[in-house]
Amino acid sequence: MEGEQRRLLVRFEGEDLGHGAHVVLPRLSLALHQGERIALLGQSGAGKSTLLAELRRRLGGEAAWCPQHHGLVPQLAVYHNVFMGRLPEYSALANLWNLVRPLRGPWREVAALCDELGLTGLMRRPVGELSGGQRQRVAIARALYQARPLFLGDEPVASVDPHQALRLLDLIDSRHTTSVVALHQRELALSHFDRVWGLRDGRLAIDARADELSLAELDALYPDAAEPAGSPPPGNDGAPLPSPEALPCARGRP
Ligand SMILES: Nc1ncnc2c1ncn2[C@@H]1O[C@H](COP(=O)(O)OP(=O)(O)OP(=O)(O)O)[C@@H](O)[C@H]1O
Repeated sequence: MEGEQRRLLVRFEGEDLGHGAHVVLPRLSLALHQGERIALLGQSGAGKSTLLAELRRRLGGEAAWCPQHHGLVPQLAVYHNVFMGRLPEYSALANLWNLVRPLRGPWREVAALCDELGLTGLMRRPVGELSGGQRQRVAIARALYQARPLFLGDEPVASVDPHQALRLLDLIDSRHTTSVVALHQRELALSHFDRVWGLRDGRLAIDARADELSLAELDALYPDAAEPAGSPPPGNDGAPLPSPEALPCARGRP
């Protein structure tokens, strides 16, 4: 995709992002193009959710959304939680009817999704009775059920093991042309995505192609991560971590 003419989806040009008077990311500049798969990194409080919320606002109905705390209704069955992804597409009457007696077409579609996500046989189970990893997959199923060209995810693979995380990201990729996914698994950011946005100290410290980045550069986004005494230096080759100024902002942007 790099180097090709791609459709610009969103551009921030020196804009302040935050919550009311609280500016989290001052003078932010970045661009999202169609076809990009972006890993969004940064330590807790760096502003990942803030940025995703603004992307979501700008992309509107083009983007499927998988929120950080899943936003599921624990008393409702898996089927109903997934169906909620398309609630606005049906009439109030159909939605009410579906609550009592599931509609046949949506039931089949949700069942197929649940099979793909390893949730077979759980369609009637209240979400409150599921494990953390199962709930996470229900939240992903609901986002996939929205059937949008873009996927925005706030740590959608935080509660699953690395193997399953990869499988879920593959599934998300197979159904969306563009994605921005907040996550903390740095190895996954390098191996699975084609671009990394890294937030640190209120700025976009990294905006670079994944294949041009090292784990040490990503580690530098987490200055508060305590190194256990006697542990080896964190760089791949034992070299000291780069300062934020040395981080590769805007590297590899065509
Ligand atoms: N609704 C809100 N109102 C005011 N401030 C907020 C609100 N939501 C988040 N913040 C603040 O904005 C800053 C960035 O928060 P944000 O949730 O975007 O970080 P994050 O990188 O997603 O963190 P985490 O990895 O813990 O989810 C934090 O200082 C947070 O306290």
